[in-house]
Amino acid sequence: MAKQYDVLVRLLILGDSGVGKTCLLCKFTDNEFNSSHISTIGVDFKMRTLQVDGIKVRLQIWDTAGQERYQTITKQYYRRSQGIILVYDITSSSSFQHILKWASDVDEFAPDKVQRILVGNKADEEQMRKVPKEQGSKLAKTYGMEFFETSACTNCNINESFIQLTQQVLQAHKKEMDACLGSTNLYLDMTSLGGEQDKQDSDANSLKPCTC
Ligand SMILES: Nc1nc2c(ncn2[C@@H]2O[C@H](COP(=O)(O)OP(=O)(O)OP(=O)(O)O)[C@@H](O)[C@H]2O)c(=O)[nH]1
Repeated sequence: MAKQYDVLVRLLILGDSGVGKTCLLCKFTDNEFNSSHISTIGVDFKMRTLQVDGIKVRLQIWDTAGQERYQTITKQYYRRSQGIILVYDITSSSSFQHILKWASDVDEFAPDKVQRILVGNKADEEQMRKVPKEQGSKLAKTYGMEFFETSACTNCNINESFIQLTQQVLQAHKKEMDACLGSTNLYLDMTSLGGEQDKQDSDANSLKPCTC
């Protein structure tokens, strides 16, 4: 039977409450956008399998609650992530300022090898913009991160952001991957390299076209 995937990669989405983390994830996995804000309680995850650089990657993407009261729970998920998306809302200066705090939490709780990208979401709300694109770009440069402005509403740069982060993770774990993919038929579970494996799973989705 054909393998369902070659590697399993775990990503995490962080940022203030209301910046659009759940919407980014739902757009990426299900091509859906919800205009109402239903705050995530603790953490939740979705899966999507896609081909990146010739490798079939199963992404397990964890969506975290931005609300302060869940921070103790969400921080427990940093340790087993290979890639993190730091999200702010371009219409909210405070969500942008708080990126410094999210990034410092990542430094403290995530593995050294973790890959990060910075995302300024709600790019469709140009008339409400509070954070200039250059400011986002500058901050990303300071941290050595790739930067995207996205819109979960118009599907702008959603696939691009997730694929960029996945490519970075694959690159960072190239050695382990080459060793595993070259010699056996086993799946490479990168998430198990740093801890226990998850018991839950869900159906993979096929790659949907970007309409940006
Ligand atoms: N215009 C616009 N609105 C968006 C976009 N993404 C999310 N929203 C809206 O922003 C609100 C919050 O989105 P969520 O995805 O629930 O935010 P969250 O970051 O997951 O929030 P918490 O779960 O509380 O941490 C909702 O009303 C969404 O419809 C976007 O790209 N453009």
